[in-house]
Amino acid sequence: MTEAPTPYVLDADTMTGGMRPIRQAVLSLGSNLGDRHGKLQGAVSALEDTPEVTVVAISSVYETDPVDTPADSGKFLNAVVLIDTTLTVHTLLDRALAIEDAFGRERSEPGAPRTLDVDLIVVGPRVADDESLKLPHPRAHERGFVLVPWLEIDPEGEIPGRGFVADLLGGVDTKGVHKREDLEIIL
Ligand SMILES: Nc1ncnc2c1ncn2[C@@H]1O[C@H](COP(=O)(O)OP(=O)(O)OP(=O)(O)O)[C@@H](O)[C@H]1O
Ligand SMILES: Nc1nc2c(c(=O)[nH]1)N=C(CO)CN2
Repeated sequence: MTEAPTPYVLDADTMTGGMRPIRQAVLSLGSNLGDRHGKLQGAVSALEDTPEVTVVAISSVYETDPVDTPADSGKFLNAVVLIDTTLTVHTLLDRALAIEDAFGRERSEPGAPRTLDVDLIVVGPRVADDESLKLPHPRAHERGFVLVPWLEIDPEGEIPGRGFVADLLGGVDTKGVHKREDLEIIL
C-alpha cells in the first residue's frame, strides 16, 4: 500500500520558503481543582488562539475517578482534543506548559491537585524520549480517562507501538469514567 503524501505548509516564522509538515496531535486535558470546566474550556480556546494550531475535534467532558494520585484527590474533569499543527513537538510541549501556567497550575508534589494538566498523547507518528518529552505518552494506553474521550472523536485512533484505541480499551477499567451530558466545550 502506498502512503498518503505528507501535507506541508510555508514556514510562516521565517518566510524563507521552508516547509513544515502538518501533524495531527492528540492532547488530553484534565482538571481536579477550582472551576474545572472553565479551565478545560480556557485551554481549548488558548489552543485555537495559537496561530500554528487548528482544533479539529473536541470530545465530550468526562467526570473521572483519579488514578495514580493520592487517595484523597478530587474527581477530575477530562477531555481530549485533536489538533492539526505545524509546531515542532517541543514547541507544542512549550505551548501546552504555557497554557497550564496561564491557568495558574501550581507544581507542588507529584499527584497534587492541579488546576489544569495538558498532556501530549501522540503527535502523528513521532516518537520522543528525552528529559522533557516522551511520545507517545508512556501511560496513555492504560488510562480510561484518555482512551474513552479519544475513541469518541477518533474511532480509528492509534498509539504507535501500542495499538488501536478501540482495542486498548478492552483491557482498561473504565468504571470511573462518566460522560457529563450537562457540560460542553465549544470552539
Ligand atoms: N507527552 C508529554 N506530555 C506532557 N508533558 C510531558 C510529556 N512527556 C514528558 N512530559 C514532561 O512532564 C512534565 C509534567 O510532569 P507532571 O508532573 O505534570 O506530570 P503529570 O502530567 O502530572 O503526570 P503524567 O505524566 O502521569 O500524566 C512536563 O514538564 C513535561 O516536560
Ligand atoms: N482521572 C484522572 N486521573 C489522573 C489525571 C487525569 O487527568 N484524570 N491526570 C494525572 C496526571 O496527569 C493523574 N491522574
